[in-house]
Amino acid sequence: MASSFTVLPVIRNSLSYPTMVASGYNNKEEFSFGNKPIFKSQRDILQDRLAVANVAHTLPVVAPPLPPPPESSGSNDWRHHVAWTSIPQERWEGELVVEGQIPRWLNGTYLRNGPGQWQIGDYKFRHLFDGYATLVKLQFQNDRLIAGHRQIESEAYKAAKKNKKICYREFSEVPKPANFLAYMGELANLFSGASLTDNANTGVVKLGDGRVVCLTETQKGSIVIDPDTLDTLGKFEYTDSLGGLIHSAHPIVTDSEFLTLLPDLIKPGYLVVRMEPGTNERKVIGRVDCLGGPSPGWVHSFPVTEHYVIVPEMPLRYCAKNLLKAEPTPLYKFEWHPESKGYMHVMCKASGNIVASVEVPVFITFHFINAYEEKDEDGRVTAVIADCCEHNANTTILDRLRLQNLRSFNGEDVLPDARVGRFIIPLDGSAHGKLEAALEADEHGRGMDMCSINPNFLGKKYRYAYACGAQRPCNFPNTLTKLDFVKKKATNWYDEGSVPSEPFFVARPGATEEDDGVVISIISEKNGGGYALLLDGSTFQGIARARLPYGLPYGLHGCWVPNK
Ligand SMILES: CC(=O)/C=C/C=C(C)/C=C/C1=C(C)CCCC1(C)C
Ligand SMILES: CC(/C=C/C=O)=C\C=C\C=O
Ligand SMILES: [Fe+2]
Repeated sequence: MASSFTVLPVIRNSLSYPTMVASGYNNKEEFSFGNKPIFKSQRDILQDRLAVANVAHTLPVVAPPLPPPPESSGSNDWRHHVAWTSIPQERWEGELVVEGQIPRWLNGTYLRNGPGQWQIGDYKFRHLFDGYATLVKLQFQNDRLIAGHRQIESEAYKAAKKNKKICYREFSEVPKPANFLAYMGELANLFSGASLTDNANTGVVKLGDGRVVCLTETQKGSIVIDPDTLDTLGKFEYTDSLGGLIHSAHPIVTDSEFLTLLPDLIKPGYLVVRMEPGTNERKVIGRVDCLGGPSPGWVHSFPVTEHYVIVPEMPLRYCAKNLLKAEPTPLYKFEWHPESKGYMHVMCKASGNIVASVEVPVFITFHFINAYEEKDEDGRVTAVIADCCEHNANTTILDRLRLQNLRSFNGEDVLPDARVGRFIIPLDGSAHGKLEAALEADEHGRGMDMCSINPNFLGKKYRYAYACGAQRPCNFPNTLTKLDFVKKKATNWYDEGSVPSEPFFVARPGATEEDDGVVISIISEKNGGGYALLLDGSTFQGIARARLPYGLPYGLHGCWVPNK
């Protein structure tokens, strides 16, 4: 099926660096936006900006020239795409020149977290997920845009910098014990959790009480940050006695609650827990016992409906043996057990009762998109629908995310196919559920991951999602894609050679249409540059973009912190 690709034209004489704003260039610049060229002098821009009252930051911090990537070893300098190259400095902040128009209602900060530093001294990480966390901000305020990035000061990052080597167990790497005694100590530390990383590099969430927390899959990697300065404020300590060492990297967070899953590796199952705003105490809603084995399936994320928490039991399962291994195994800390089958469990949020546990076709997903309750004419819930970015039950996607693979794109089409997997979970006591594609995967180039929805539609019947798809050939999702589940169509945005990060939807306050809002993404370009991009949530056309001083490494997940 044909897909429509919107290619943003190359910016001519682009307003490149924030420093230009400070020095007040007054030459006429022509720059194009969408299909229309726009003319504006930089002095005009500067004056517009300075006229705005209540400005948080006056002068931008000067950005350094683009340094060589730290991973390069001399000769063939710029071989890696900037998306897979470590951040060149620990922090930067400055004002960006905006082309186009930021909607006046967009007042707040977009925060994005991700693994941005893959080298410490001579030590080089091998997997995307290992990198030390780089937090990025885009502060939108009265037409102006202040950007910045900063490393999260986790214990793991601080220790690595001090000792010039990794000191904690990361996603795929384990510190090398000096001798046998150290190895035995290391094993004990693994069981107590002392040796696990707190490198909070996966996501960032705003709790109902206003605290902003960066997260990863280890519970100790929950770190409170200041959304303005990006300062690391300290550990988010869970004050309950639930124990366990790991949790889902993607809690469901709303103004009224924080829901997450705690996998139980000893007695295979999951605790479904809830935390109220203003507290650090999680309370158990209920427990799901696994139907397959030998251990729980990996739960990177999970969905909810208005009344239910959906617990996925994926046949890619945690593996205690692999946890103990020093060298990365093909599936890292996991093992593929198709014979153990895949299941979806539905738990009532109010009672903790399990209302359905069904076997489903085997699947691989990192990210659930949304879920909702399907009702009959009498309003009775007959089924739960749960959508995810599904990798056609093919585990090779984990290997594709090795840095060597990401960095060595040679034009070959090596990204494994993915689709929007739609689970249909009957609530009538049936033993089986279904898994099908919600739309033809060719609509989005058979690439699919890194999704967001209008948060007002969380757990409700919804029509639109935003995600990254593929324009092939590629080795990583390289389009921004709007999915329409009613028309079963995708609209794709593509900029040749660029790697866009997760399209993040922000709803317009007061909007009545589901797609009335903007989509924010940060683009890493093939020439080492990068820019922040705003697309209209409805038309999916560009409405504003702002060049960053240098391209940023790929980031994972973000959140929106509205201005008070
Ligand atoms: C970045 C991302 O998406 C995932 C990060 C996952 C991490 C850091 C997982 C870490 C783990 C350990 C350090 C040991 C226990 C298992 C596991 C949760 C995979
Ligand atoms: C980058 C990614 C998962 C990130 C987890 O937080 C998945 C990419 C999949 C590509 O198709
Ligand atoms: Fe994720």
